[in-house]
Amino acid sequence: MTRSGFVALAGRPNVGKSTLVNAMVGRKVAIVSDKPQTTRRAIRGVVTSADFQLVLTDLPGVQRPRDALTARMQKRVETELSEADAALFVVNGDQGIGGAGDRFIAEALSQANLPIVIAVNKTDRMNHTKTVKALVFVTEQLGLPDAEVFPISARTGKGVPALTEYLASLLPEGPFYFPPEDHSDQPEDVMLAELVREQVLLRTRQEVPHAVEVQVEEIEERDNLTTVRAIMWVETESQKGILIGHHGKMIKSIGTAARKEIERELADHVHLDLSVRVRRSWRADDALLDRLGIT
Ligand SMILES: Nc1nc2c(ncn2[C@@H]2O[C@H](COP(=O)(O)OP(=O)(O)OP(=O)(O)O)[C@@H](O)[C@H]2O)c(=O)[nH]1
Repeated sequence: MTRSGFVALAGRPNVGKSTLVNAMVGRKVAIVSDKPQTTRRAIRGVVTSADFQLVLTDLPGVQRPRDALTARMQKRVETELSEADAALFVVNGDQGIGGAGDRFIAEALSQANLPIVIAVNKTDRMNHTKTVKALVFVTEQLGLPDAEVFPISARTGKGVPALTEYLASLLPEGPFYFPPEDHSDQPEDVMLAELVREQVLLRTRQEVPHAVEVQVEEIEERDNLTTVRAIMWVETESQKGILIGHHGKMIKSIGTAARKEIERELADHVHLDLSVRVRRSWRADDALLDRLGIT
């Protein structure tokens, strides 16, 4: 009999959730960057072995609603938790655990009535004493006394198989939800848009990364060439200027790098037609959020 089910990932921005999903799935499904709050959508990774299938929901950072975007994120968190079989709370062992952000999440999880597993991540940056201290703190101070705690490094993979096995043991018996060859349930246009956004995040700073949303308008396949038309939405003319860059250098660099990633994803030659458009305050614009598929 196989086991299958859903595990909701929670954790402050930047603790390494996306990296962990990639490590568990064994390939790149969620985009990774060093900018907080990369993940706006609940991206799923699917880990399939001979006897279990574990569907990971990479939750956006749990936070108090501030605008239409974060309010949607918060609602998504509650929905995902209510549909999950277990929750995986990732904390950054390398930096102080137990701040307001961690406590807010711990509180949300303690109300969810689910088995909770805590992964203390980034142990590759910690010595033995620091690791032990972090494990003791998490066990005793986070207000989740029944949670099972695992030290891991999402980056090196250390501790990840043991964590995966334990999570799998929490799943109910049942048939697989996805064909074993599937790794993600994201539609193709969203997947490709995220590959473009990843390149923007790697090249921009401060408010720009969070002001950019990418929309793939068209994917057209013809004669061994796939043409992808994408728009990078920003909120101000000056952000548009930054994304275009001096003599178009920035948009060229984003486009070249994103095209390579998209070619790898589609296993085809790709022409990427990339443009920048200004739409003031898209983050508060419900109609645009709907069109971008952020539910
Ligand atoms: N040293 C070390 N760095 C890590 C580890 N896991 C993640 N990182 C780094 O931490 C940063 C954030 O990782 P992400 O996976 O994007 O974090 P996240 O929690 O998904 O972030 P959001 O999606 O913004 O909430 C990246 O620079 C990663 O390379 C780890 O185990 N060790």
